[in-house]
Amino acid sequence: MLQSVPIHLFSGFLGSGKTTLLKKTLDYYTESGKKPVVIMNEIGEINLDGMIIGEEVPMTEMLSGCICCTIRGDLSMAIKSLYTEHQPDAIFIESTGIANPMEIIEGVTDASLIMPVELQSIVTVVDAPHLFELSRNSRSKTLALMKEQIRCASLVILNKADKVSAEELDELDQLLREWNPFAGIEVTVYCHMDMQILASLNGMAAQETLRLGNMATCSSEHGQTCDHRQSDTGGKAHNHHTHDHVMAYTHYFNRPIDLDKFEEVIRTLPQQVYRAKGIVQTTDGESTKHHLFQYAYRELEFMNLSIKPKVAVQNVAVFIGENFSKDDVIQVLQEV
Ligand SMILES: Nc1nc2c(ncn2[C@@H]2O[C@H](COP(=O)(O)OP(=O)(O)OP(=O)(O)O)[C@@H](O)[C@H]2O)c(=O)[nH]1
Repeated sequence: MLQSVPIHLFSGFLGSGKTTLLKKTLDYYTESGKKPVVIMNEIGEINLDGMIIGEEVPMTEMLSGCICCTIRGDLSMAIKSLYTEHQPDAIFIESTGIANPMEIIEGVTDASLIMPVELQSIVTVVDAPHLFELSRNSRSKTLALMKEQIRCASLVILNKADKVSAEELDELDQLLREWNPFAGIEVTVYCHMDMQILASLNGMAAQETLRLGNMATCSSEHGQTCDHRQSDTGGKAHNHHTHDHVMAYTHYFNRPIDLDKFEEVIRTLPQQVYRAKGIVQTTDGESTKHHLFQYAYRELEFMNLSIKPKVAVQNVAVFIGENFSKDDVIQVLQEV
């Protein structure tokens, strides 16, 4: 009998550590002689995270929309072409931070009707300090979405444990168990964990979690973030959350920038901009350098300063947040 190719879906709010987990997972799979393939989804128009994934791993990018709604119909096509072209051992999907995994399942299910692939796990990465902060404000839309992502998971990774106290971790652990009693919980720093756990998650557990998670979702306060509308893929009525309030702005710098100044001004961005990433250029007059940066909840990090972009992406940054003014961001960036 033909063996199904497992699909692992990585979920988790913006900046929680999905790409960090993906990178570690892909290294583990390739080092074990397995052939993974990746589907990466970004709401912005460029995929900067894709650049830190090795060229040897086949990857499909789904940009400028969220696979849980606007470009969901493309997901099963992306799975189909990766499957046919590469005969992978595993398929990893990294969703946008604002996606509700329940809604991606439909795309995966469509694919499993036409080829031997099977959803094996939904792994939700949680930013520990962010969840702790939000749990103090139960009316937050972001908290409601995080809760959805956690409820659907077959494994929850409580990440950024270095940023919270032991007491806070205990409280978060309790909260996660309350929201999802079926999932395993791994407490991590930079998603460091035994990767065998992921490979050993079995599809049945994921299905059960989904079935029960789904029931919990439909009868909960989830209605606050949902509207009921026609599915644009199947024409079936279903629960669909909206995230129209989340927006992305892509800024192209027209000259090399001053890194110190950049570090200074990025902290003055409007509060509503909670995530940014990009590749910025600096020059010393003779040579030009590229710097990949990540900004999540007021924390700025430069990664692999000597990185050479795989494709010609020049001096660009994507800013993600809720209902912010693009003009305010542009004005701040003029100073760098
Ligand atoms: N302090 C700390 N930082 C972390 C940890 N894990 C990841 N980060 C940093 O958090 C930032 C966001 O990590 P990513 O892996 O890009 O997060 P993501 O979920 O893929 O982000 P989006 O694609 O925007 O949704 C990066 O700067 C990471 O280096 C951790 O455990 N502790």
